[in-house]
Amino acid sequence: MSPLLSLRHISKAFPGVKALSDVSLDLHQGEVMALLGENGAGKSTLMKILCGIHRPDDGEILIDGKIHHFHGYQDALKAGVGIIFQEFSLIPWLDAADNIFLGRELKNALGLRDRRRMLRETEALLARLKVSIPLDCPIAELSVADQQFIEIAKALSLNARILVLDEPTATLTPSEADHLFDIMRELRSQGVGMVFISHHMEEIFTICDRVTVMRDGEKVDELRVAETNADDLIEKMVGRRVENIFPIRRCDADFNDVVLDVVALKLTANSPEHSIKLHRGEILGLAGLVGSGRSEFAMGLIGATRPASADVTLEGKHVKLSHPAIALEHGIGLLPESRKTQGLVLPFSCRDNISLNNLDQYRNGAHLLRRRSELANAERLMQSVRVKAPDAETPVGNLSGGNQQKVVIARWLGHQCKVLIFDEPTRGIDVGAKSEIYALMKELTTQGVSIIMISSELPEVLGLCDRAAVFYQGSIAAVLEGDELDSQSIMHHATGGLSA
Ligand SMILES: Nc1ncnc2c1ncn2[C@@H]1O[C@H](COP(=O)(O)OP(=O)(O)OP(=O)(O)O)[C@@H](O)[C@H]1O
Repeated sequence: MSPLLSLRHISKAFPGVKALSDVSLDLHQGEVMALLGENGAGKSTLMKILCGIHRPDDGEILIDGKIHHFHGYQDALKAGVGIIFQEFSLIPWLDAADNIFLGRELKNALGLRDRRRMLRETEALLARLKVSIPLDCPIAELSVADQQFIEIAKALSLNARILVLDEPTATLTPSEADHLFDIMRELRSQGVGMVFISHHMEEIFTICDRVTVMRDGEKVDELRVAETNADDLIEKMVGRRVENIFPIRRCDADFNDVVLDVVALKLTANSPEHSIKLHRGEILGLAGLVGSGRSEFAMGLIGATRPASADVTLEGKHVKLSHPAIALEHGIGLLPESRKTQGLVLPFSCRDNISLNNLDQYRNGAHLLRRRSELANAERLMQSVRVKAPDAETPVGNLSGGNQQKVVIARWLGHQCKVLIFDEPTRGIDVGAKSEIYALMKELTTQGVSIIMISSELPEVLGLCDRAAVFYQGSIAAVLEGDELDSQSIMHHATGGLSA
């Protein structure tokens, strides 16, 4: 019997980049195939070709043994291919049924929109996934996980038999991710074939049957998950063994030297007060579940949103951080969570994005920019986090997701800040690059920089932070250090004491 899907000898080049060279893979009914590779390895490009978003330069797509030529996304949908991106394609102000049937509303015998039938069908689709989601509210009011489940229901309503999930767990809490895996198991039992892209090794071992490893646009191996292990996969993926992803544990913090003292910061008049001290050379983790209020706290702290009240002291002096530019003048920088909407100007080059808020450093006596030194610095920083791009003049929008994130990190590494706030710095970043970013953060602390790191990844908080403030529903539930800083204690406080 022919496989559900065969990608045969697919190649694709973009200007200056060979994104895919002769990649083939098979996917069978009721199978979950992991697609693993470093940032820029070509995973998304391959999936965009499968979904008709890009045309291959060479190669064929076969579904049930039949060759298909996709001229656009709609062709792939018709052939039974659905893709769930990290950024959803749902309309926020419409409810689930209106989103699922957008552009193909069900009609009654009179040709009028049949809202009741659309609701019934939506209920049936969600029942197929074994999820219950309120149907009478705009989807913007639902959790990210529920929105993702609606995306999946939408794909199924279009009879998707091949489903691509591109880093679907990046913005989910651990229990939401477990729920997604249950849904994937259910779909697997119904014969749906799935391609799953993730940088989280443990997820591959939880949910996938086989794994295809890619490196530099080529397929390097294909293995049964039961017959491999994380270390081997990482080695195949990065081409070298990555023994310890975290730097050697050593505390660079001077706990007698408080750099930043935040007292009673209230985001709104009725919200809880946050007080936090940050010491010189310290990495303070802000742990907690997605949506626990950590980013809001950070945005309030640097003045990106105006807190109702705050008493902030920086190196012993009271400061009023009423705007991010003022925070920056004081040497406090924030690397935001959402690179595409908050962190980058996508049409600008890597060089522009890196020097964007640091241009004065490159002005000469006549206030003109010294382009050559700007470029040299951008190239050096890009190299330090191993950005994969043809050159520093490449528009950042052309880079893979993980490489875009690295450009944001490169910008802040080049800044002379006293305090750096990293919000989910390694989301979408491959394992090899993660360890390099951790090492760079640690190096900054040895130079006396103090770091606040918001992270939903427990190993990252445990492996890197000197202390961790755990957020629960908008409040700091505990500040953990020393022996108290372990995964059980973090989860205990992050779930309001519900987790054992
Ligand atoms: N539209 C485009 N224009 C130019 N180059 C592109 C474009 N899309 C992707 N590329 C390049 O193709 C290569 C493969 O990118 P792709 O997005 O497929 O990587 P990826 O494996 O999905 O990475 P990540 O893990 O970071 O998401 C990268 O070098 C990227 O810069």
